[in-house]
Amino acid sequence: MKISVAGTGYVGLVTGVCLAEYGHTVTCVDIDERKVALMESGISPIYEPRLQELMIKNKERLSFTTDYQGAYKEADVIFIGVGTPEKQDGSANLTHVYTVAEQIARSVEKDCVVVVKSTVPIGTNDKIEALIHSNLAHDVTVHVASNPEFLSQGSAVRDTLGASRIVIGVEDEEAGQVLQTVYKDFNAPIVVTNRKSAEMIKYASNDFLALKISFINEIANLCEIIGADIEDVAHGMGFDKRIGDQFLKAGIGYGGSCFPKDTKALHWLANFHDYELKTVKAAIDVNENQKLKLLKKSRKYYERLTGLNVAVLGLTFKPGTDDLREAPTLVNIPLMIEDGANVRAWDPVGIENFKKLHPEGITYCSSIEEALQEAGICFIFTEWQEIKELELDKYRTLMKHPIVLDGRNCYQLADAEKAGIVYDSIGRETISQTETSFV
Ligand SMILES: NC(=O)C1=CN([C@@H]2O[C@H](COP(=O)(O)OP(=O)(O)OC[C@H]3O[C@@H](n4cnc5c(N)ncnc54)[C@H](O)[C@@H]3O)[C@@H](O)[C@H]2O)C=CC1
Ligand SMILES: O=C(O)[C@H]1O[C@H](OP(=O)(O)OP(=O)(O)OC[C@H]2O[C@@H](n3ccc(=O)[nH]c3=O)[C@H](O)[C@@H]2O)[C@H](O)[C@@H](O)[C@@H]1O
Repeated sequence: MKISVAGTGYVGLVTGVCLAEYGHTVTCVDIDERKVALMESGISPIYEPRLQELMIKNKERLSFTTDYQGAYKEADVIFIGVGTPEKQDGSANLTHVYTVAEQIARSVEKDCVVVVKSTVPIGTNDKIEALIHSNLAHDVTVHVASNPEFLSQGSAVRDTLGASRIVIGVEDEEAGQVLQTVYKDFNAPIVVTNRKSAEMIKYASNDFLALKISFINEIANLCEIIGADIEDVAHGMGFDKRIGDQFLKAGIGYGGSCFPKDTKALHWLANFHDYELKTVKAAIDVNENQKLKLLKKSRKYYERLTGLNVAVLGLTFKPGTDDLREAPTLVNIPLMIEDGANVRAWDPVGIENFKKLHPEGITYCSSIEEALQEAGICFIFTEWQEIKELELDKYRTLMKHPIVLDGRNCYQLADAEKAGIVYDSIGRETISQTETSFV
């Protein structure tokens, strides 16, 4: 099939490359000329395992362009995978999606199916359809289908090639059949429903996962107060298949490009319809507080961070990605700097992106050891494998005061105790050595 994909971000590019892997001819469209030039030369503009390898492997079936007219005019199927960021009031900004819809309407010269992969509020597919129909330049039939995406960053290719499910929201059988053909070689359960239900499946899935994280974070906070251990608690809970053992990892809150915005967008939409989604609101509120948990903990050891070398390990919102969107570090590091700290940061892939936001005022380090040098305290924000594999003795030998605040529970308490460090993590007992206050 001849497929075009609008947007070459995490969703658009991965979708395009994986569709090519399954034999489709795919044209990827973006407005960003720099990105298109990179992709044309075989380089992926984003870091995702296997993405570049598959781009090169399928280069005969893949092309990249900024010429949307050329890409859309004779396509059988056009995927929309552009961003739907958060507006100031929490609602979804649909500008890019509507722009693409108009561009499609002006360009298509044959019947086609427009597939909305971007996460859009319930009812948006109807609006996209109306917008396309009222702007069509040629006498053609355009169907609109919802096909939300469930991939996670860091495992985007694996999640797409081995999808947990493919959700198809359609209002007519024809569009449904076209999408079944597109996905015929994907080995995944297919859920066919109407467009609004498909749109809701996406928000309900993300918001449920966000709620699960906020729930376990609250239980972790209570564990700290009453002396229980969240790792054991989550382990014990996870055996119950009705609960499941995933997304019970307590930490400094969820970040990323989707949970924060998708919780707020659904809450906003419910409010708009005079309904308060209380559970989703609770997930949002708990997450806002949780983000600052390590900074609050640091007050146990130092009244102020003024003049102190502060090691920050991990900048991205999770391991396996160079994406910083809504990463807890974006809130925490500026507060540390405001407090007078000398921040020394390490991340295996996130430094270049962080530098774009904070070119000055932070010492970027090329190794964990360099970041720890003479530090009075260390904050762990991302559970990178390199951090998990670090010999704990290094905290004691390299830091001025070996105080480690771990927002991702990277280590066993017994190992921290053995290494002779102060180790304060989430939802667990604090390992204090004799010297615990350096005020
Ligand atoms: N990032 C993720 O892990 C997931 C994202 N989603 C949803 O997918 C959508 C896209 O997200 P990302 O891929 O993260 O976005 P992104 O921000 O990484 O990429 C969007 C791309 O669209 C391009 N673009 C903007 N206007 C355009 C136009 N008129 N024509 C062609 N390209 C245009 C931008 O230049 C950019 O390269 C969002 O709705 C998001 O909520 C859904 C599941 C997973
Ligand atoms: O709509 C989206 O964009 C995507 O959002 C998430 O994917 P992603 O944001 O890439 O990453 P996750 O692995 O879900 O992690 C999100 C955040 O939650 C945090 N998290 C995750 C799991 C957990 O147990 N605890 C926890 O704190 C992570 O550290 C991270 O900050 C969902 O997992 C995907 O299914 C969805 O498609």
